[in-house]
Amino acid sequence: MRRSGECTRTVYNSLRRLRESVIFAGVPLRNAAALPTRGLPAVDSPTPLISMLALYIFCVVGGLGAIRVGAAPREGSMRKEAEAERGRCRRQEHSALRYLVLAHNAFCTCLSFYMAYGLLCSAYNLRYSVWGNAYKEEEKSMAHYIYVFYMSKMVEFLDTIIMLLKRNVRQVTVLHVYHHVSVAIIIILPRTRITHFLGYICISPETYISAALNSIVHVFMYLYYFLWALWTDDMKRKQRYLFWGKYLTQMQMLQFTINMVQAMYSIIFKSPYPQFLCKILLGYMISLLILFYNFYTKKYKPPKQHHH
Ligand SMILES: CC(C)(COP(=O)(O)OP(=O)(O)OC[C@H]1O[C@@H](n2cnc3c(N)ncnc32)[C@H](O)[C@@H]1OP(=O)(O)O)[C@@H](O)C(=O)NCCC(=O)NCCSC(=O)CC(=O)O
Repeated sequence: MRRSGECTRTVYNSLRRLRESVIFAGVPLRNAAALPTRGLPAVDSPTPLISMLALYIFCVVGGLGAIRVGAAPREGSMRKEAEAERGRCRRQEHSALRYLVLAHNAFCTCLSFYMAYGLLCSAYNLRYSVWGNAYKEEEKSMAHYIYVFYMSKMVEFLDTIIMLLKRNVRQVTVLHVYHHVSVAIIIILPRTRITHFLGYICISPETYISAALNSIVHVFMYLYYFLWALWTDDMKRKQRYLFWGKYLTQMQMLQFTINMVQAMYSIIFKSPYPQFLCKILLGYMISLLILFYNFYTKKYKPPKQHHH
């Protein structure tokens, strides 16, 4: 008993020493208590984020299971009846769901614009350059937008719920679920109490650029989804005006590449940003690039002609 107590104390003390010895991005830790995101909901405690993630995963697994059970083949007349019933339900659901999809996409387009504009304006006012910035005490407005950005990732969980309600199982891919879960974790990680304790604190100078980039991409992405839902039965219009879906995917890949270069820059030039977070970011961006490249080649490359 005594030994384990001593061991805990030793670990605790070395963590404290580590904590006291580090200064990241120019913010001495004694100032951490005064950081702008301190005390905000879902920042000081990891419980809300973990609960949301658990609820999200529960909905995804449950939703996929329910669709599978609903699609199970039945016999003879039972099957015909079930199919007719399903058809009726689908038509009724269709219009209500369409309004939800339109509202969600319109909201996310506006929110993304608000964040992109706010982040870029704050960066301009603070005279932050693209990277390698030191934290400035007066970055309150920037912290506000980063916080909104983090909360917006929870709103984006609705994307998957929409896919499930539409029974679009083809869209609920590993890429999609992995992206939604991991992004929420990666964005909050440098800002939670856990990382505060170790000395990793709210450091917006290094985050704002990827948040702004992502918000810009999302303005177009949600606009695309919005228009798609608006013209849901008009194939001609979709083909004529939404041909740029392909460029949107390219834009997403460019975004991940820029983030990857930023992480490499931070590692090579030993930026004051916590090195282990840079390494996580680098690996993460590589994984997203691979998954999106795979998605891109499957979706846009024409199938190979077979010559006999
Ligand atoms: C062009 C893309 C934006 C989307 O490609 P998709 O193949 O998913 O979509 P699609 O061309 O079939 O789009 C039309 C279908 O999406 C449905 N749809 C409408 N609104 C939606 C919403 N908010 N979320 C998810 N799906 C939605 C429509 O009803 C329609 O279904 P129907 O066909 O039934 O009418 C692509 O670049 C992409 O992101 N692919 C990855 C898949 C993904 O999960 N993306 C979103 C998160 S990734 C992300 O956000 C990356 C980032 O950070 O930048």
